[in-house]
Amino acid sequence: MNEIKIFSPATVANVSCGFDVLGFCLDAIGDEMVVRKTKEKGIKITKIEGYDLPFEAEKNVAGVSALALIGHANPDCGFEIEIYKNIKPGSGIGSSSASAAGSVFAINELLGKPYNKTQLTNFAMKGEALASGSEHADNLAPGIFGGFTLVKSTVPLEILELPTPSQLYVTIIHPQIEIKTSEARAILPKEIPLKDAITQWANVGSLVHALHTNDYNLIQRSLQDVIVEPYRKSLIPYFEDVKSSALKIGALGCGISGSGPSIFVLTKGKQKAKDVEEAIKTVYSKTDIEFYTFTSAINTEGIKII
Ligand SMILES: Nc1ncnc2c1ncn2[C@@H]1O[C@H](COP(=O)(O)OP(=O)(O)O)[C@@H](O)[C@H]1O
Ligand SMILES: N[C@@H](CCOP(=O)(O)O)C(=O)O
Repeated sequence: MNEIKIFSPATVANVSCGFDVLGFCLDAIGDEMVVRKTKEKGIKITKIEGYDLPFEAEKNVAGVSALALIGHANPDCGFEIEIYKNIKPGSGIGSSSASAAGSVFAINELLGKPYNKTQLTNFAMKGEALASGSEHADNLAPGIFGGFTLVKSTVPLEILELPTPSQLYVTIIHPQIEIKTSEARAILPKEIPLKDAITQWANVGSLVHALHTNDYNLIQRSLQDVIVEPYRKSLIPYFEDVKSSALKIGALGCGISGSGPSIFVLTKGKQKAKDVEEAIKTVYSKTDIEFYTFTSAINTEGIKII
């Protein structure tokens, strides 16, 4: 095989309580990429459609993660990459992660799959570091593995695949402002009060338990973030209004998707998700902020060949 086309899905990182460790994969939106072998060694980005992003491999996350992989594998060929970007950079649903994961997934397939999913995540973390200034894997892991994932540690990298309750749906609302992950990380405190840490790790533990036991009521009681959201919500206009309108209509939970500005809402059942989507639209409709919304199932497959 000399050429491959792949779909690399958008993802929601943090899931309220699990900053830098929890994430899940979306069905409704993702980037497409075409990667082909070249005689000339190295990585070339030959086409980018959708958004204005750097073509230099060292400045594009897809190139950086691909360079990390070939630096390890030392193949006797090079690769050219085409990126068809549907996920807006800086939107908070893992745009950089989709590119970073996509290139290494595709190259691994073209090389006959020498690496497993955890190793691919490790290469892709080099790309994520370029975008956000930190080697976090909470978008990469759900994109590569599918479903819900927990990054138990980054050094050494250990990823746990969590179950996805079948009636879980997500609605995303994206106010059209850009928040750079690096900037949203820079405003976070370096130390946190013990009482907040206790609340947060209890929520992470109970959310993981709830996913394993299909306990929607416990999911609802676990989707709470007392550490990061209080700092970041001020970056997102009308965040509290969106959250309260989603919760009023019976959502399981609502929080900042990744570093924002997208906001995610989890619901039990597709109809409830649609009802939530209508309700939260009314918040931004009353303002001059442009926005889009969509509702998605949880994607349990992750990145795939198309
Ligand atoms: N292939 C790429 N896809 C998306 N963003 C990229 C890519 N290559 C470099 N970047 C840069 O990464 C930043 C976006 O990443 P980030 O702030 O983490 O947002 P997101 O939440 O959308 O991943 C932008 O500065 C963008 O220019
Ligand atoms: N854990 C990271 C996740 C960033 O997600 P993104 O989709 O905004 O890139 C963080 O919260 O900083």
